[in-house]
Amino acid sequence: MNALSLSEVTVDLGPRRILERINLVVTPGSFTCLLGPSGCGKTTLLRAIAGFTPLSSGDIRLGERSITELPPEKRHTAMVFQSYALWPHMNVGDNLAYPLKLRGIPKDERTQRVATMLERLALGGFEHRSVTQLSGGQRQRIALGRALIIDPPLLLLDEPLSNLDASIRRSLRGELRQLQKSLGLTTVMVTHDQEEALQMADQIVLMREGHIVQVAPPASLYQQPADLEAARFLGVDNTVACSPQDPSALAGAKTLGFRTREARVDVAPSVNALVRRGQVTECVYTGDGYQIGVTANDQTLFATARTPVEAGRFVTLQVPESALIPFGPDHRYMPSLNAQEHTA
Ligand SMILES: Nc1ncnc2c1ncn2[C@@H]1O[C@H](COP(=O)(O)OP(=O)(O)OP(=O)(O)O)[C@@H](O)[C@H]1O
Repeated sequence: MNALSLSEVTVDLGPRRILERINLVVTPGSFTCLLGPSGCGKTTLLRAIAGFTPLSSGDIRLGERSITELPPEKRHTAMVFQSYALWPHMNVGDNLAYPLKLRGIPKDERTQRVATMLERLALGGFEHRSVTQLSGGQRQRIALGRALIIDPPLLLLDEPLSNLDASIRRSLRGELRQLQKSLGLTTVMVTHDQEEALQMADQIVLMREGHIVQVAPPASLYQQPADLEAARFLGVDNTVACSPQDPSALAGAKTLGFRTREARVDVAPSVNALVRRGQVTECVYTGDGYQIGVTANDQTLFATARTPVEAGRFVTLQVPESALIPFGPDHRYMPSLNAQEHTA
C-alpha cells in the first residue's frame, strides 16, 4: 500500500498556474525531499498535501483514502514550519501537550506522552522550561515533538532547519533522520538545499516551475540528473562540447558535464578521461586546495590542484570518465555506453 499518492495534482492561485499535473508516490516509512529553486512550487505542494491550499484538479490519497476534500485537521498530517511557531506563553511541556489536549486526551496520559517524547528528543526533564530560554535547535526539536506527539500518519516539514546555524543544522539533520527511521514515519520535507536533500532523503523530487523534473534516490539524481538544467542545479558547474578524443563510451553525447572537484590539472594523463589543454587564468585558495580556472578553446573550465598554479601556465585538465555526465542534443541525460551495458 502506498502511504501517499498524488495524481494529476494541479493548483492555480489567482490567474497563475503554480503546480501542473503532479504525480507522485511516497512509500510508507520513507523520507522524501521536495527540492528545487526558489519559487518552483515546493511549499505550495506541501501545503496542498496538508490541506491548506485547495487543488484545482487532481487527487491526493493517504493509503487507500482520498483526502482531497478533507480540511487540514481531518487529514491528521502534522506539519513543521521554518519558524518554530511555539507558544511563547506556554512552557515546553504545555507546548507539547497542547495537541493532545485538543484531542481530549486525559491529563495523566498527556504527562506520560510528553515525558516520553522529550526523552526521544534528547530533552528529558525540560517540561517546565520556558520556550523562550531554549536555543534555536532545541526549539525546533520541540516543534518537531509537538508535531509527532499525535502519532501522525504523515509528517510534512517546510524547511525546518533553515533558520539554524550550520553546525546545529548538520547535527539536527542526523537526529531528525534517525527519529524518522525509528518511528517508521512517512515524511515529506521541502528544502532548497541540495546537500540537505542528498544526505537525508530516500527519494528526491526535483521540481522546476511547477513541474516535477525527476524523482530518484539521491545517488541517481546526483550522478544522472535528468537534463542540463537539473545538472547545473545539482552542482555540475562545467559543461563542454563532446569531442572525438573523449572516451569512446561517451560517443553520441553532445555535451559532457562535470563538477569542478572531479577535474584536476596536476595529475598524470590517463586513458579513459576527458582531457583539455588550456591556459591558467585564475588560481583561488579554497581551504582544501586550489580552484584553477583554465581557458581552453575560448571557454573557461574549472578544476582543482593541491598546490597553486601560476596564471598564464599551460596545463592539462583531466576528468575521469566515471565523473563525466553525458547529455544528448536535446540536453537530456544520455546514459554512456558503459552505463547501458550495466543496466542491460
Ligand atoms: N498565495 C499566493 N498567491 C499567488 N501566488 C502565489 C501564492 N503563494 C505562492 N505563490 C507563487 O507560487 C510560486 C511557487 O511558490 P512556492 O512558495 O510554492 O515556491 P517554493 O518553491 O516553495 O519557493 P521558496 O523556496 O522560495 O519558498 C511562486 O511564484 C509564488 O510567487
